[in-house]
Amino acid sequence: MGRRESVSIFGNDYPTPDGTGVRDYIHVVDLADGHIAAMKNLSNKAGVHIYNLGAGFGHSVLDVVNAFSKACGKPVKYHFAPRRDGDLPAYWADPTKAANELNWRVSRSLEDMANDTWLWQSKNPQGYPD
Ligand SMILES: O=c1ccn([C@@H]2O[C@H](COP(=O)(O)OP(=O)(O)O[C@H]3O[C@H](CO)[C@H](O)[C@H](O)[C@H]3O)[C@@H](O)[C@H]2O)c(=O)[nH]1
Repeated sequence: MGRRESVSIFGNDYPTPDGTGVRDYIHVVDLADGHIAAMKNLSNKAGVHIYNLGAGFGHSVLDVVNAFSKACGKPVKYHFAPRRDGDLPAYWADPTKAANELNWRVSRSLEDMANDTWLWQSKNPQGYPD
């Protein structure tokens, strides 16, 4: 954070509400909880079981930039850059099976993700030491 002059947003002419790409973002603690729920549920079930862990809806790149601006208390500078080769306009997970079989669903918002990331980053500006 603070190392780049500006964030490149890859594409602002997608067929999405604000023109930027939409993705399903998940808080790392929700993701960890999903793994724990799977391990508890599957400990006595044979076979391979596959679950999507996601919110089931997306946020745009601008939503993410705005959430981080709010979290850090100042505007995150951005500029629009060309679309990245191979990027799709929008996609998100279908976590229905995880909800039905693991009784798991996300409970943390994009705002929580930005706040917690900013808190961690503020405490560890250079990341963890090797
Ligand atoms: O500097 C950046 C980085 C990302 N984005 C945008 O942010 C969104 C998320 O980008 P990511 O690269 O984090 O994730 P993607 O879902 O686009 O792609 C990732 O997940 C895919 C599968 O879901 C593939 O594995 C792919 O190789 C991997 O990069 C996209 O709209 C992307 O265009 C920007 O605008 N600027």
